[in-house]
Amino acid sequence: MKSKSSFPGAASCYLESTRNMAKSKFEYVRNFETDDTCLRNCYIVVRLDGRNFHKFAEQHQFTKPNDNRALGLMTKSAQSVMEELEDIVIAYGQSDEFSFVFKRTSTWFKRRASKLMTHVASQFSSSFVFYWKEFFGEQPLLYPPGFDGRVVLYPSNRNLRDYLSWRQADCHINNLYNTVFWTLVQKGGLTTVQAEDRLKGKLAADKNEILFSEFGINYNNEPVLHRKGTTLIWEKRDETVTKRMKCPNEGEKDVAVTRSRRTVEAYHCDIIGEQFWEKHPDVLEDDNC
Ligand SMILES: Nc1nc2c(ncn2[C@@H]2O[C@H](COP(=O)(O)OP(=O)(O)OP(=O)(O)O)[C@@H](O)[C@H]2O)c(=O)[nH]1
Ligand SMILES: [Mg+2]
Ligand SMILES: [Mg+2]
Repeated sequence: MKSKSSFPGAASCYLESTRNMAKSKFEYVRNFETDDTCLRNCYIVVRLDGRNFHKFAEQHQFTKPNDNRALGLMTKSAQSVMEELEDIVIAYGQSDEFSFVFKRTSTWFKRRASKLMTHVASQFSSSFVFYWKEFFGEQPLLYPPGFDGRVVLYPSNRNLRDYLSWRQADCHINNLYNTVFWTLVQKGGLTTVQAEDRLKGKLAADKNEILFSEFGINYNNEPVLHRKGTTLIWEKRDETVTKRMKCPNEGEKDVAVTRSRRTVEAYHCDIIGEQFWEKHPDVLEDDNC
């Protein structure tokens, strides 16, 4: 470092000291930060998952196998994430998880993985607590829930659709198992150990058969929310409001004004097949961007 005496005037002395203040000798620690910029042109997926929700569900008396209050709260929190953060084009959730897809051309937070993931996780967690009462009423939240997050990049529309299909297939597999398992316990009088034994090595067709022949339940008639999970996308909706306006020669008058508003809409439908994507062609960008 230069000594003060090497500077001729007071003005340059001041300049040097402010420069030193802005760049302290500690500045070098910045270079320890690693670059986590997400590769260009890829969809950025942030998946959150509830921490130890097995215990959280028990302690908050979630109904088995599906608790509509909990699923509603997860969806509301995911909607808040989409509304508050930029560039999320689609989100998919089931059980205690939600995946958020940033558009492939997003430049939000310079595509820094840690920034994107932590913003999603914190907005989701705070919303989960903030809206708790709306879904659970007077039942208290016993402790602060947490969510882990990860970032995965998908370079093509096919890869991204396969990712979402994988999560929805997981929803189906788990829900079919859980539906039979809890039916055997709740309606069949089996213990949880007996129900587990009964289902060991059973295929999907066997599980459907148990439900149908022993309990008269057609799995396909089970709630679509539980079988398919929740998909959130942006949609344009026309909204008509009445406005009081001043009209020449007529004085004040009520006038209907229609404007187009973007809102987050929830679907509980198949996203593995073509139909959903053909119906919503704007969700994905072209593969040759
Ligand atoms: N009863 C009930 N339990 C649920 C519901 N949704 C999620 N869960 C519970 O949450 C768990 C989620 O599974 P995981 O995410 O694999 O496990 P976890 O206990 O959260 O553990 P980590 O994610 O590894 O921290 C399920 O196994 C259920 O025990 C629900 O609607 N009803
Ligand atoms: Mg979990
Ligand atoms: Mg999970």
